[in-house]
Amino acid sequence: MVNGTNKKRVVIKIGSSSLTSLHGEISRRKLEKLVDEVVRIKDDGHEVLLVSSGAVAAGYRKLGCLTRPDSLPEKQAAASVGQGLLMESYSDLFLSHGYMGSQILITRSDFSDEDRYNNARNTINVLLDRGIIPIVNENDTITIDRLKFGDNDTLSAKVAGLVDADELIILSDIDGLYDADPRKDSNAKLLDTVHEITPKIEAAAGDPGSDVGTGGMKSKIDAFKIAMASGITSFLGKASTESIVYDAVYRNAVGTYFEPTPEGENLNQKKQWIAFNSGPEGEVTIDHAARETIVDQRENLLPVNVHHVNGRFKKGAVVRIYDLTGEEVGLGVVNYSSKQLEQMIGLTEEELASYEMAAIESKDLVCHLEVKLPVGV
Ligand SMILES: Nc1ncnc2c1ncn2[C@@H]1O[C@H](COP(=O)(O)OP(=O)(O)O)[C@@H](O)[C@H]1O
Ligand SMILES: N[C@@H](CCC(=O)OP(=O)(O)O)C(=O)O
Repeated sequence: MVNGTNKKRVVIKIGSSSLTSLHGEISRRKLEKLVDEVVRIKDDGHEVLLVSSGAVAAGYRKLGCLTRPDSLPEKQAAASVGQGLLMESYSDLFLSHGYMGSQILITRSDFSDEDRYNNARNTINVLLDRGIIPIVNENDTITIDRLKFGDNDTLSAKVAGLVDADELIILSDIDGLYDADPRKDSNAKLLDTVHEITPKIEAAAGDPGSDVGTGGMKSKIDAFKIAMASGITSFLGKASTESIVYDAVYRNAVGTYFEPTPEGENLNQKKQWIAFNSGPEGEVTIDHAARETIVDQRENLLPVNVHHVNGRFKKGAVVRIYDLTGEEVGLGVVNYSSKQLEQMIGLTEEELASYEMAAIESKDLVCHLEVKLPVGV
C-alpha cells in the first residue's frame, strides 16, 4: 500500500498481441483503451507502472518489412524505430489526460548487477512518488539473445518485485489461465484462483497463441511464480474486456488471480535479487551431512563440508549449491573465492580443523544458504 493508505502500487504488463491490429501493427484504438483504464486508476490515487511490449510491432513496417521479421538484427532495428513511436503515442495520450509517462529500457545485465538493480529501484520510486507513469520495456535494440529477458512477462514480475508492488496485472489475448491449452482442448476450464503453481498447471501452459507474442502461457506462469514468491498478488485477464484493469485493481474482474505465498514465507528484496536476477557465478557441492544442516537447520556451511567447487568466483558471489546426488538445494552467498575454497579442499583434516575453529569464531563460514529451492524459476 502507498504510504499506509489503501492506495495500491500496480504494475500492468501488456503483450504485443493485445496492442496490435490484425496486420501486426500497433493499434491506436487498443492503446487508447489501455491508457483510459490507467487514467481511471491514477484518478483514484493508485500508482501505476506499465510494462509494455510492442516496439518491434510498431517499427517493422517503417523499416520496410512487410511482415514481422524473424532475424535478430532486423527485429532489433525494428525495435529501434518502434520504441520511439510507441513512447510518442503513450506520451501524447497520457498528456491529453494530464499525466506524464516516462521511458525505462532495461537489459538483464542491469538487473544482475546489484548496484544497478538498486539504482533502478531508486529512480522508479522517484518517478512513482511524483505521479509519473514509468513505461518499461526490454532494451531490445542492444541486447544479444543470450542475455535477454526474452519475454516481458518475467520482466514485469521482476520489476513488480523491484518496486515492491501490491499487484501485478498481466493483460493478454485470453481471459485467464485454463486447466489445459484451450486451443487443443475444447473442454478446458478457466481457473479463477491459483494458490500454488503445481506441475499440473505447468503442464497445461502452452506456447503463444499468436504470431506476435513471444512468451506464451509458459512465460506467464514463470512470471506468476516470481510474483507469488515475492509476496505480490497477480492477475491474468483479457486486455480487450471492458474495464478489465480497473476491475482487477478492485478484485472484480473475470480472469485468474494468483495469490502470493503466505507472509513470512515469501522472499525479501535481497533474496528476490539472489533468486531471480543475480545469475549465479559458480557451483559448490556439499556432502550429505551438510545438506541437512544448511537446508533444514539453516546453519552456515563449514569448510569441511565442501566437496568440490566449479567455476571462478570472488568472495561475495552468488553460487548454486548442489548435494552429492547432483540435486540443486539452493542459492548461497560465499565468504571465500573459488580459489580459496579449492585450497581448503586440499587441506589435511588437522589443518582444516584449525581453519574451522578460526572460521567459527570469526563467523566467517563458507557460505550461507540464502534461497531454498524450489522457488520461482
Ligand atoms: N493453459 C492455458 N491457458 C490459457 N492460454 C493458454 C494456455 N496454454 C496456452 N495458451 C495460449 O497462450 C496465449 C497467450 O500468450 P501470448 O500469445 O504470448 O500472449 P501475449 O502477447 O499477451 O503475451 C493464449 O492466447 C493461448 O492461446
Ligand atoms: N520487447 C519486445 C516484446 C517482447 C515480448 O515479451 O512480447 P510479448 O510476448 O508480446 O509480451 C517488443 O517490445 O517488441
